[in-house]
Amino acid sequence: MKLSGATLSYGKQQVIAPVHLEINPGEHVALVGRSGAGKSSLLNMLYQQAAERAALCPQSYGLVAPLSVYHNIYMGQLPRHNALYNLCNLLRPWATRRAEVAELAAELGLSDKLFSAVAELSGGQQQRTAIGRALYQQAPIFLGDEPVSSVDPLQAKLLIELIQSRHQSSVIALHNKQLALSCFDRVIGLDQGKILFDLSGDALTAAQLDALYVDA
Ligand SMILES: Nc1ncnc2c1ncn2[C@@H]1O[C@H](COP(=O)(O)OP(=O)(O)OP(=O)(O)O)[C@@H](O)[C@H]1O
Repeated sequence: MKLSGATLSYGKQQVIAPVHLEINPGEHVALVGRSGAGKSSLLNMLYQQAAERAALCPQSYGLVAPLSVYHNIYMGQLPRHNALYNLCNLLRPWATRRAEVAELAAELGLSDKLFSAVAELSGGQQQRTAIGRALYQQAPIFLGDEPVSSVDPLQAKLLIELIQSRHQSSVIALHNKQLALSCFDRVIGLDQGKILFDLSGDALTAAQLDALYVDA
């Protein structure tokens, strides 16, 4: 994935300044910055550039609330099958698809909720369902917009490790500084639509991260 001088504006407001960024195969990247820094905007620009190879887990999960966890996770593979196959499977899950989704749900700690409606789940359970739908796409690249913001720190770490183990590359926006420092090869700091630093996880210090969150 590569952005060469791309920008993004809403009306007259430029929210992403010309950005030069390449995410290489094998890299797992954290995107950090204050609220409004441009993380979602940058992720969407990356997604537009690599939509056919990437699964996007958006900040507002986009789940279908009356449907079950099973159905929402299965939706990750809707584009792979024809309409009749999908309809039959959604009405009465095929054994293979059911086993695949059940295995994924188990890894996400959702086994006991597999056939519960998403509307009846906690915020963290809904978030894990959204991660499941993105994982089920089985794309090489995962783009996540604060995908672990609603779960506890230990679960967040395990989920990041699960996401990374199932994708060749990933870019994940997050506010958890400890996770950014401990779980990623590379950390990109954004401020007012500009890349302030782009460092390996080992080279980045907690002080550099903290500076991102201090008023100029
Ligand atoms: N649809 C939109 N129309 C107009 N301005 C927008 C729109 N979406 C985002 N913006 C503006 O673009 C800037 C960057 O927003 P963005 O959502 O990318 O930030 P963010 O770093 O993801 O924030 P957060 O951590 O709060 O999710 C903000 O100033 C925001 O107000």
